[in-house]
Amino acid sequence: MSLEEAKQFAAHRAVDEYVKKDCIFGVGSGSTVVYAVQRLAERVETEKLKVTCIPTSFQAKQLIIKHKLTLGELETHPVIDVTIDGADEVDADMTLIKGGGGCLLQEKIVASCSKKLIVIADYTKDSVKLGDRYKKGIPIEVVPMAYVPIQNKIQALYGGEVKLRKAVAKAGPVVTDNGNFILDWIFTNQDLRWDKVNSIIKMIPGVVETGLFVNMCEKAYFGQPEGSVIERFGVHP
Ligand SMILES: O=C(CO)[C@H](O)[C@H](O)COP(=O)(O)O
Repeated sequence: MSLEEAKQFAAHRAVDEYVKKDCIFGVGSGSTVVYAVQRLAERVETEKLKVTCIPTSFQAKQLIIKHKLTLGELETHPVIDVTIDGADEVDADMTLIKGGGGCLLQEKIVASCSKKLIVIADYTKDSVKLGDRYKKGIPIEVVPMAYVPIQNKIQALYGGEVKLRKAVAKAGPVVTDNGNFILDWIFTNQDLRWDKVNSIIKMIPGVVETGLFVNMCEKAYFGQPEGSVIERFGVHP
Protein backbone atom coordinates (compact mmCIF):
# COMPACT_ATOMS: atom_id res chain seq x y z
CA MET A 1 0.00 0.00 0.00
CA SER A 2 1.48 3.37 -0.95
CA LEU A 3 1.51 6.47 1.23
CA GLU A 4 -0.97 8.09 -1.16
CA GLU A 5 -3.38 5.17 -0.70
CA ALA A 6 -3.02 5.45 3.08
CA LYS A 7 -3.98 9.15 2.83
CA GLN A 8 -6.90 8.30 0.57
CA PHE A 9 -8.33 5.64 2.90
CA ALA A 10 -8.17 8.01 5.88
CA ALA A 11 -9.80 10.81 3.87
CA HIS A 12 -12.62 8.65 2.54
CA ARG A 13 -13.38 7.23 5.96
CA ALA A 14 -13.60 10.68 7.52
CA VAL A 15 -15.86 12.08 4.81
CA ASP A 16 -18.13 9.04 4.94
CA GLU A 17 -18.46 9.21 8.72
CA TYR A 18 -18.80 12.96 9.17
CA VAL A 19 -20.73 14.17 6.15
CA LYS A 20 -24.09 12.60 6.87
CA LYS A 21 -26.45 15.28 5.73
CA ASP A 22 -26.53 18.79 4.39
CA CYS A 23 -23.93 20.78 6.27
CA ILE A 24 -21.40 23.58 6.41
CA PHE A 25 -18.06 21.94 5.78
CA GLY A 26 -14.58 23.33 6.42
CA VAL A 27 -12.07 22.29 3.78
CA GLY A 28 -8.51 21.91 5.08
CA SER A 29 -5.32 22.20 3.06
CA GLY A 30 -2.59 19.86 1.86
CA SER A 31 -2.28 16.71 -0.20
CA THR A 32 -4.49 14.48 1.99
CA VAL A 33 -7.40 16.91 1.81
CA VAL A 34 -7.44 16.51 -1.98
CA TYR A 35 -8.80 12.97 -1.48
CA ALA A 36 -11.41 14.23 0.99
CA VAL A 37 -12.71 16.82 -1.47
CA GLN A 38 -12.82 14.24 -4.27
CA ARG A 39 -14.89 11.96 -2.03
CA LEU A 40 -17.13 14.80 -0.92
CA ALA A 41 -17.79 15.76 -4.55
CA GLU A 42 -18.77 12.16 -5.38
CA ARG A 43 -21.18 12.05 -2.45
CA VAL A 44 -22.68 15.47 -3.18
CA GLU A 45 -23.34 14.29 -6.74
CA THR A 46 -24.75 10.84 -5.97
CA GLU A 47 -26.64 11.66 -2.77
CA LYS A 48 -27.70 15.17 -3.84
CA LEU A 49 -26.32 16.63 -0.62
CA LYS A 50 -26.41 20.36 0.03
CA VAL A 51 -22.96 21.11 1.40
CA THR A 52 -21.46 24.59 1.65
CA CYS A 53 -17.65 24.51 1.74
CA ILE A 54 -15.52 27.03 3.64
CA PRO A 55 -11.88 27.05 2.44
CA THR A 56 -8.78 27.29 4.64
CA SER A 57 -6.44 28.45 1.87
CA PHE A 58 -6.09 29.42 -1.76
CA GLN A 59 -5.49 25.72 -2.50
CA ALA A 60 -8.71 24.70 -0.71
CA LYS A 61 -10.70 27.33 -2.58
CA GLN A 62 -9.32 26.07 -5.90
CA LEU A 63 -10.29 22.51 -4.96
CA ILE A 64 -13.85 23.57 -4.10
CA ILE A 65 -14.18 25.42 -7.40
CA LYS A 66 -12.61 22.58 -9.42
CA HIS A 67 -15.10 20.07 -8.01
CA LYS A 68 -18.05 22.43 -8.55
CA LEU A 69 -18.91 22.43 -4.85
CA THR A 70 -20.70 25.34 -3.21
CA LEU A 71 -18.21 27.91 -1.96
CA GLY A 72 -19.00 29.78 1.25
CA GLU A 73 -17.17 32.15 3.58
CA LEU A 74 -17.06 32.88 7.28
CA GLU A 75 -18.87 36.17 6.77
CA THR A 76 -22.03 34.34 5.76
CA HIS A 77 -21.34 31.01 7.53
CA PRO A 78 -19.53 31.80 10.80
CA VAL A 79 -20.40 28.42 12.32
CA ILE A 80 -19.08 25.33 10.59
CA ASP A 81 -20.43 21.85 11.32
CA VAL A 82 -17.25 19.93 10.61
CA THR A 83 -13.81 20.68 9.23
CA ILE A 84 -11.62 17.95 7.80
CA ASP A 85 -7.95 18.86 7.59
CA GLY A 86 -4.51 17.26 7.39
CA ALA A 87 -1.68 17.56 9.91
CA ASP A 88 2.09 17.35 9.92
CA GLU A 89 2.21 15.52 13.23
CA VAL A 90 -0.27 14.37 15.90
CA ASP A 91 1.03 13.53 19.38
CA ALA A 92 -0.44 11.25 22.03
CA ASP A 93 -2.48 14.15 23.47
CA MET A 94 -3.85 14.95 20.01
CA THR A 95 -1.86 18.17 19.85
CA LEU A 96 -1.17 18.93 16.21
CA ILE A 97 1.60 20.57 14.28
CA LYS A 98 0.08 22.17 11.21
CA GLY A 99 1.32 24.63 8.62
CA GLY A 100 3.75 22.51 6.64
CA GLY A 101 1.91 23.91 3.62
CA GLY A 102 1.93 27.42 5.08
CA CYS A 103 -1.84 27.67 5.62
CA LEU A 104 -1.90 27.58 9.42
CA LEU A 105 -3.60 30.92 10.03
CA GLN A 106 -6.71 30.31 7.98
CA GLU A 107 -6.71 26.67 9.06
CA LYS A 108 -6.79 27.69 12.71
CA ILE A 109 -9.45 30.33 12.15
CA VAL A 110 -11.70 27.88 10.35
CA ALA A 111 -11.01 25.15 12.95
CA SER A 112 -11.90 27.59 15.74
CA CYS A 113 -15.28 28.20 14.06
CA SER A 114 -15.98 24.49 13.67
CA LYS A 115 -18.05 22.29 15.95
CA LYS A 116 -15.67 19.45 15.08
CA LEU A 117 -12.14 19.35 13.70
CA ILE A 118 -11.27 15.99 12.17
CA VAL A 119 -7.73 15.16 11.06
CA ILE A 120 -6.87 12.88 8.18
CA ALA A 121 -3.33 11.63 7.73
CA ASP A 122 -1.14 8.71 6.80
CA TYR A 123 0.60 6.62 9.46
CA THR A 124 3.83 8.68 9.35
CA LYS A 125 2.06 11.56 11.15
CA ASP A 126 1.05 9.49 14.18
CA SER A 127 3.54 10.07 16.99
CA VAL A 128 3.92 10.05 20.76
CA LYS A 129 5.71 13.37 21.23
CA LEU A 130 5.87 16.31 18.85
CA GLY A 131 9.19 16.16 17.06
CA ASP A 132 9.41 12.35 17.13
CA ARG A 133 8.49 12.13 13.47
CA TYR A 134 8.11 15.61 12.00
CA LYS A 135 11.54 17.23 11.88
CA LYS A 136 10.72 20.54 10.18
CA GLY A 137 9.61 22.26 13.38
CA ILE A 138 6.60 24.32 14.37
CA PRO A 139 5.49 26.89 11.77
CA ILE A 140 4.78 30.38 13.04
CA GLU A 141 3.18 33.01 10.82
CA VAL A 142 4.60 36.49 11.43
CA VAL A 143 4.30 40.03 10.14
CA PRO A 144 7.32 40.45 7.78
CA MET A 145 8.91 43.49 9.49
CA ALA A 146 9.14 41.61 12.80
CA TYR A 147 10.65 38.31 11.73
CA VAL A 148 14.17 38.85 13.13
CA PRO A 149 13.13 40.04 16.63
CA ILE A 150 10.61 37.21 16.78
CA GLN A 151 13.29 34.66 15.82
CA ASN A 152 15.54 36.02 18.59
CA LYS A 153 12.80 36.06 21.21
CA ILE A 154 11.69 32.48 20.58
CA GLN A 155 15.28 31.24 20.63
CA ALA A 156 15.91 33.11 23.90
CA LEU A 157 12.74 31.71 25.48
CA TYR A 158 12.95 28.09 24.40
CA GLY A 159 16.18 27.46 22.52
CA GLY A 160 16.36 25.54 19.28
CA GLU A 161 16.63 27.22 15.92
CA VAL A 162 14.07 29.48 14.25
CA LYS A 163 14.43 29.60 10.48
CA LEU A 164 12.77 31.87 7.95
CA ARG A 165 11.00 29.63 5.44
CA LYS A 166 12.42 30.18 1.96
CA ALA A 167 10.48 29.78 -1.25
CA VAL A 168 11.48 27.00 -3.64
CA ALA A 169 10.67 28.55 -7.00
CA LYS A 170 11.62 32.12 -6.08
CA ALA A 171 14.57 33.81 -4.43
CA GLY A 172 13.31 34.97 -1.04
CA PRO A 173 10.88 33.99 1.69
CA VAL A 174 7.59 32.16 1.44
CA VAL A 175 4.74 34.68 1.54
CA THR A 176 1.51 33.27 2.96
CA ASP A 177 -2.03 33.67 1.60
CA ASN A 178 -2.26 36.56 4.08
CA GLY A 179 0.91 38.35 2.99
CA ASN A 180 2.99 37.23 5.97
CA PHE A 181 6.23 35.25 6.48
CA ILE A 182 6.61 31.82 8.06
CA LEU A 183 9.21 30.94 10.67
CA ASP A 184 9.92 27.26 11.35
CA TRP A 185 10.97 26.69 14.94
CA ILE A 186 13.11 23.56 15.22
CA PHE A 187 12.63 22.89 18.92
CA THR A 188 14.91 20.67 20.96
CA ASN A 189 12.84 20.24 24.14
CA GLN A 190 10.03 17.79 23.42
CA ASP A 191 8.60 18.01 26.94
CA LEU A 192 7.25 21.53 26.80
CA ARG A 193 3.64 22.34 27.77
CA TRP A 194 2.38 23.10 24.30
CA ASP A 195 -0.69 25.01 25.47
CA LYS A 196 1.55 27.42 27.40
CA VAL A 197 4.11 27.65 24.61
CA ASN A 198 1.34 28.49 22.16
CA SER A 199 -0.03 31.26 24.40
CA ILE A 200 3.39 32.76 25.13
CA ILE A 201 4.54 32.79 21.50
CA LYS A 202 1.25 34.33 20.43
CA MET A 203 1.87 37.20 22.84
CA ILE A 204 5.05 38.26 21.01
CA PRO A 205 4.19 41.36 18.95
CA GLY A 206 4.19 40.51 15.26
CA VAL A 207 3.26 36.86 15.73
CA VAL A 208 0.04 36.26 13.85
CA GLU A 209 -0.51 32.56 14.61
CA THR A 210 1.28 29.34 15.48
CA GLY A 211 0.93 25.92 13.91
CA LEU A 212 0.29 24.37 17.34
CA PHE A 213 -3.31 23.16 17.56
CA VAL A 214 -3.92 22.29 21.20
CA ASN A 215 -7.22 20.73 22.36
CA MET A 216 -8.86 21.43 19.04
CA CYS A 217 -9.01 18.06 17.33
CA GLU A 218 -11.89 15.71 18.04
CA LYS A 219 -10.70 12.70 16.08
CA ALA A 220 -7.84 11.66 13.81
CA TYR A 221 -7.86 9.00 11.11
CA PHE A 222 -4.49 7.49 10.20
CA GLY A 223 -4.30 5.40 7.03
CA GLN A 224 -2.07 2.37 7.64
CA PRO A 225 0.47 0.66 5.35
CA GLU A 226 -1.67 -2.47 4.95
CA GLY A 227 -4.86 -0.58 4.09
CA SER A 228 -6.66 -0.27 7.42
CA VAL A 229 -7.47 3.03 9.13
CA ILE A 230 -6.74 3.68 12.81
CA GLU A 231 -8.89 6.19 14.70
CA ARG A 232 -7.73 8.22 17.68
CA PHE A 233 -9.91 10.48 19.78
CA GLY A 234 -9.11 13.82 21.36
CA VAL A 235 -11.04 16.20 23.49
CA HIS A 236 -13.18 19.00 22.23
CA PRO A 237 -13.25 22.25 24.23
O1 LIG B 1 -1.22 22.11 7.73
C1 LIG B 1 -1.22 21.91 6.53
C2 LIG B 1 -1.00 22.98 5.54
O2 LIG B 1 -0.76 24.21 6.16
C3 LIG B 1 -1.45 20.54 6.01
O3 LIG B 1 -2.69 20.09 6.44
C4 LIG B 1 -0.34 19.66 6.51
O4 LIG B 1 0.89 20.18 6.07
C5 LIG B 1 -0.50 18.22 6.02
O5 LIG B 1 -0.38 18.18 4.63
P1 LIG B 1 -0.36 16.82 3.81
O6 LIG B 1 -1.76 16.26 3.86
O7 LIG B 1 0.07 17.21 2.43
O8 LIG B 1 0.64 15.91 4.48
